[in-house]
Amino acid sequence: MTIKQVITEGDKPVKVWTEKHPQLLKAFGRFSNWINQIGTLGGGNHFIEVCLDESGRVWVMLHSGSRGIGNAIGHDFIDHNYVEREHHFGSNVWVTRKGAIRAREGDLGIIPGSMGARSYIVRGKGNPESFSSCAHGAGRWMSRTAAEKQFTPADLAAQTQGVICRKDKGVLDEIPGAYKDIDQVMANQADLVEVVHTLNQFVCVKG
Ligand SMILES: Nc1nc2c(ncn2[C@@H]2O[C@H](COP(=O)(O)O)[C@@H](O)[C@H]2O)c(=O)[nH]1
Ligand SMILES: [Mn+2]
Repeated sequence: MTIKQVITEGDKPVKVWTEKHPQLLKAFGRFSNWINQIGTLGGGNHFIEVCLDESGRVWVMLHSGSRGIGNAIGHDFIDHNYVEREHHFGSNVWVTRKGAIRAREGDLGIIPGSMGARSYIVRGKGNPESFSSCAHGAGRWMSRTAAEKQFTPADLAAQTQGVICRKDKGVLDEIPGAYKDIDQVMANQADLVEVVHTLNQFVCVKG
């Protein structure tokens, strides 16, 4: 289905899918605004950022994912958690990394912080104790609901000072204070990766 079809033909293109795969009807019913989601970044913590590194070079960093419709299709048709055959501790084993990325010696990776904290480009050290893996982001330490209860848009504005981004209550659940301290996370995994570049965002667009 093309974006043009979605815009010009309304529900018609999706009927092609649902006639063939009627089980999707249930999921589409739950996500009534699916049409607005096509071609977007994805909601929640997905983002595009424009950043500067330590030498003033400009980086564009993108984190995209599925929303309702993509999630429904992915759930029904795609196993999106990758799993790979790898050799660890003398055996061939299946490895899946959830909340983690591969960090074999020399592997480059991206470790984002939050909409108000820096992010890192890293190089893996191939530490066998972690199955050559590292964390793939700061990660939340507070649930979305708790963050919405605890913080105000004024807190969000204070915590994203200097970053051009949304500061309204619609993105309060993404407030930097709801995420772990990225520098602590990096210190904790200093034996897994080395920092190649440090990125500071000045624009953050949430999906
Ligand atoms: N630089 C930014 N990092 C962000 C932002 N929102 C969330 N995050 C971090 O990204 C990871 C992504 O994790 P995933 O589990 O969804 O793949 C998350 O853990 C945060 O640390 C942001 O706006 N900018
Ligand atoms: Mn993600």
